[in-house]
Amino acid sequence: MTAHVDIRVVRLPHGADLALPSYQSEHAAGMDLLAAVDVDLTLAPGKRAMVPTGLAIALPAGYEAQVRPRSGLAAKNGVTVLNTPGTVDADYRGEVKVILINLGDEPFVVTRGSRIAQMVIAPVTQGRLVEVETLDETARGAGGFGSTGH
Ligand SMILES: O=c1ccn([C@H]2C[C@H](O)[C@@H](COP(=O)(O)OP(=O)(O)OP(=O)(O)O)O2)c(=O)[nH]1
Ligand SMILES: [Mg+2]
Repeated sequence: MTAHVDIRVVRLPHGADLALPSYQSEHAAGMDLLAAVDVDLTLAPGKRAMVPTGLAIALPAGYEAQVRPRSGLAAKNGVTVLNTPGTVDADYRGEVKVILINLGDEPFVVTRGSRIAQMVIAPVTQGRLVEVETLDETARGAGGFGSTGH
């Protein structure tokens, strides 16, 4: 069973005519974000851009939104989200933006309304740091970074 949570959303003036993001299948984890660019944005190979979505959201406390790449754009065009997963905090009220980067060989054109990334809503647990003098011992200890072999 897929859980649902209400998220207040404002469509900003430059995105007023665009559809709201939506899930493309019944149990999809991410809703696709649309590019609210006024004119076509061409990303040359190796270049990045902060792409507007035309949306501001208010997540309920205890949730985050993750901005993730679309696998189709990555596989076909080498286009991904530079800071994936981007983190939208529950107390952020600015425009949701997508930092796209073109890691492909060809220029990539972002057109208005194209689906550039997906947004996954996830619960948040904040850690409380409890400072101590020493930590308990474990079999792994300080081993990491490949210490268990290939
Ligand atoms: O892909 C992203 C990542 C972040 N944000 C917005 C929402 C988030 O709440 C805010 C801050 O993001 P983050 O904490 O990752 O960036 P920062 O560089 O630490 O900025 P700040 O100092 O404002 O926290 O920017 C986006 O719109 N898209
Ligand atoms: Mg931050």
